[in-house]
Amino acid sequence: MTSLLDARDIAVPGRLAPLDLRVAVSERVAVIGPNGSGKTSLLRALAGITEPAADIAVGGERIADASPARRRKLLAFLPASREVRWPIPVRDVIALGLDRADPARIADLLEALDLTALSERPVDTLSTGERARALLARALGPRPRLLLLDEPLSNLDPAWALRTLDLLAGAARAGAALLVSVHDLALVRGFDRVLMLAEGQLVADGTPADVLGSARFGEVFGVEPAGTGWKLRPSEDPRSSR
Ligand SMILES: Nc1ncnc2c1ncn2[C@@H]1O[C@H](COP(=O)(O)OP(=O)(O)OP(=O)(O)O)[C@@H](O)[C@H]1O
Repeated sequence: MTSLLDARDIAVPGRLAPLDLRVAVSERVAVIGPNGSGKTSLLRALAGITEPAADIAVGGERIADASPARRRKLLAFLPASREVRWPIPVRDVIALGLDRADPARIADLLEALDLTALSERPVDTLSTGERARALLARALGPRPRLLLLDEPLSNLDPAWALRTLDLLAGAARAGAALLVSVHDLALVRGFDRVLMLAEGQLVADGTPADVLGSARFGEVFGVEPAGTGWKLRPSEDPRSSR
């Protein structure tokens, strides 16, 4: 496999046990796990936010040695928080992600995320889902080689969640690798590979079918398949003890 991301000994003391991770060119990886299992900690550690950048290389370039401008070409991190305090127009939020003025790229991103009509609106006046799309446009803008996206599908209506998966697939086809934390397990099948975290440990790494079909999955999440969705396992269901 041609690795795009090669990370060794990624750890956040007390939150994420040390792990090594390789992700291939064009690979779409979903990161799943219950609340507090370490998904954000993993993504932030890979982005070099929480901890001093460990041994992380993207496309063979060590992140710790890259200039800020070069880092923007190598990776982008989208935080789970949609909070933006400044009243900056949507167009300028997207422009801030780019190295240089590029009106054509901004127009393409506005169109892809159906934000053209909102482009002059201050971003803090958008709905949460609209703001999520504006922040995703900003992350995609510089066409980074690695996209670290924390819950990019949360706050989106079903159609926008699927459209966003299509946009991400397009970025992957163009050569990006993706690590994406996902809570909606129905959307996990749109990824090539799933990492499952539990209590700060990587406990499964495989295809969506393998991970979601495993006995470990039921233990970690406390749910089991029911029809097209999930139900609480009897041991997790407070009604079962009544
Ligand atoms: N700044 C912090 N200081 C101390 N502990 C923290 C901090 N941030 C996160 N933690 C703890 O680290 C653990 C992992 O948190 P993390 O945010 O990585 O989980 P997560 O899987 O992204 O959760 P969620 O699904 O709720 O977003 C949790 O127990 C959390 O309480």
